[in-house]
Amino acid sequence: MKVTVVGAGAVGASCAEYIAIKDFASEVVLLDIKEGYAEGKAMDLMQCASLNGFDTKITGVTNDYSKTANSDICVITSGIPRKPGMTREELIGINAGIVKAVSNSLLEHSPNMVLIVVSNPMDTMTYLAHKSLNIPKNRIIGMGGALDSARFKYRLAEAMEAPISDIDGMVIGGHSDKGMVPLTSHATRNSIRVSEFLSEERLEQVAADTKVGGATLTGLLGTSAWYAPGAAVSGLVQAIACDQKKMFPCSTFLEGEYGLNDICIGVPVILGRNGIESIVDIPLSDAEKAHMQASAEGVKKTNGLLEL
Ligand SMILES: NC(=O)c1ccc[n+]([C@@H]2O[C@H](COP(=O)([O-])OP(=O)(O)OC[C@H]3O[C@@H](n4cnc5c(N)ncnc54)[C@H](O)[C@@H]3O)[C@@H](O)[C@H]2O)c1
Repeated sequence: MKVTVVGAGAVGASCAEYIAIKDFASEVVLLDIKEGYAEGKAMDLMQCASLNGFDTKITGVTNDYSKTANSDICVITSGIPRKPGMTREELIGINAGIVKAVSNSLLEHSPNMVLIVVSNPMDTMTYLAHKSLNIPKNRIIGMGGALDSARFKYRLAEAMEAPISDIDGMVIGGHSDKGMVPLTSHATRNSIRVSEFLSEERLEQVAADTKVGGATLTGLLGTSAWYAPGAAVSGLVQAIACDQKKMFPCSTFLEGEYGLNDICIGVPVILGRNGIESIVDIPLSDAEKAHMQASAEGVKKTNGLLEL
């Protein structure tokens, strides 16, 4: 199993590290445009192999796509991250050009790849990849919901003073501060609805904190976060590589599902060797449906800035 990660920055390197530590891939190619940068990150990560006990071979390359040839899974993390006070949508000007060029170069060398888009604004970048690559929609996946759901579970556990392993919950919708739809009504602690443990006001606060999870970290770190994003990507890569048929909320091209068309946005999907094996239709409350519609309108507005 060969995996390519484009962008050896904070998220790309974290993603390569988690994939290697889980030891399910034979090779990870890390590619960056900055001379020597991916080579350096790859060498540093390979020097963790004997310490952390993995055999995945990590190779770094400077913009040489021939080294990515025949990758089974490719991940795009290249592009600029946001700075404190910025929204993800403000990154579109620079990142659209990067994602378009990178995704075309990847496809040229790995025609059968499953592509995971991470660069922001992620739903719009996933839509851009869908429009420019012309490959089956099951092979283009946007990562956002897996991370947002992990942040939701963190906030729920914090509010309940419970271990995170007790908590289950999911965030669908757009990967943006306003667009996320935390499914509070479906969230549970060991199969008991979280509303049994927390007041409505506290749950609203949990949802609000979840939605600004990225912005909170950007404010603290001065750039966007990387550990949880890298871990979330590695979860998606493993589900595909190992054909796990696991359910994650991912951004995918919708054709009528959830009442939406011609948009990539986060919905629950089953991930396996073919990428998105199916889209899972779950019942939403009227409020969640309205929230999802508003979220889709926001994503479509950002998509409208693309030059397709
Ligand atoms: N979807 C999510 O959940 C999520 C989470 C966190 C970050 N992000 C996004 O991921 C992206 C990367 O964030 P980061 O913190 O790793 O940024 P970073 O600046 O640390 O790394 C980005 C890397 O991309 C490289 N790059 C730029 N143009 C390139 C090109 N044309 N080809 C190859 N490499 C190129 C840069 O040299 C840099 O090393 C940002 O857009 C950020 O907003 C998304």
